[in-house]
Amino acid sequence: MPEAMESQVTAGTPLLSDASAVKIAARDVNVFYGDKHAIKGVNLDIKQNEVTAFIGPSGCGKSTFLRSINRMNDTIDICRVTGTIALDSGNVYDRSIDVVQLRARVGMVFQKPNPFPKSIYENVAYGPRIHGLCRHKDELDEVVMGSLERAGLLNEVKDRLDQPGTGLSGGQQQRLCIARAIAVNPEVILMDEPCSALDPIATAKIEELIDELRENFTIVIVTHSMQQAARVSQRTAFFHLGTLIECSDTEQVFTNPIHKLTQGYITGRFG
Ligand SMILES: Nc1ncnc2c1ncn2[C@@H]1O[C@H](COP(=O)(O)OP(=O)(O)OP(=O)(O)O)[C@@H](O)[C@H]1O
Repeated sequence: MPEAMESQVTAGTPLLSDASAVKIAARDVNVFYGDKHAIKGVNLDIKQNEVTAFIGPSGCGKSTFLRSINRMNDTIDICRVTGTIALDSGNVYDRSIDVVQLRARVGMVFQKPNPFPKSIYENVAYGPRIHGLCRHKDELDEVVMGSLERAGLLNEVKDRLDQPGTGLSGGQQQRLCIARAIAVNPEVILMDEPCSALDPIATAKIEELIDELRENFTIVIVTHSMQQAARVSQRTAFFHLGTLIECSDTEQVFTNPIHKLTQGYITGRFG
């Protein structure tokens, strides 16, 4: 892009024209940790049944923004969020929102696999049980098996469901955490660098799984790997110093970004 044009391009991103495809709509979202302004006036639409990747240099606010979607930031005393994040039509920051229910609708998978110190079966059964989703043991068994199957783990663990989840390999533990998230039938799954602790083979399995899961779920993934963002996502959002610089189709972000900061990041000039 010529220099003159470049300078006219300001940070920001067009919102989606087809409102029916929007699962999450963030408007003028700001996040503060005490005096630190970590997320600055973010407006972003996240499309239903797609994978949206958040990329950007370390400390730019990817995880902070991700965690604000299901109010995980509520657990940090000094953290304050302003603006609105609508999940379908309801603002997740509305006073009437039950945060436990919200986190059932918007599940989360973390950087480091974190199975409970319980059996493989109990790891997956926990959520449906506390949310009262199953009336009988048979029903619970079905949900547990179905979730393990959808997480691509059932074949590897079906003969040792009573063994500790922590005894599985790292990649299997992460798929167990995904099965645990799926078991409560969420609408959205947030993934915060889900492969950063995994080897390339385990990473490839999770990436394949993410691609399958988008048929039924809306997925948002934070990743440090631009190759991963390019492989798994349909849309990519680039953050810089707490600002959303641009969000568009992944192919466009990686081949023809609008903003020179995005260009600089994807070509490795900074970050
Ligand atoms: N609990 C916290 N208390 C105070 N400041 C925080 C806290 N968590 C994050 N921050 C600050 O907010 C900013 C954004 O951090 P965040 O972890 O969201 O960035 P990130 O893009 O996910 O970084 P990384 O890629 O390194 O994980 C950083 O300046 C960080 O130091």
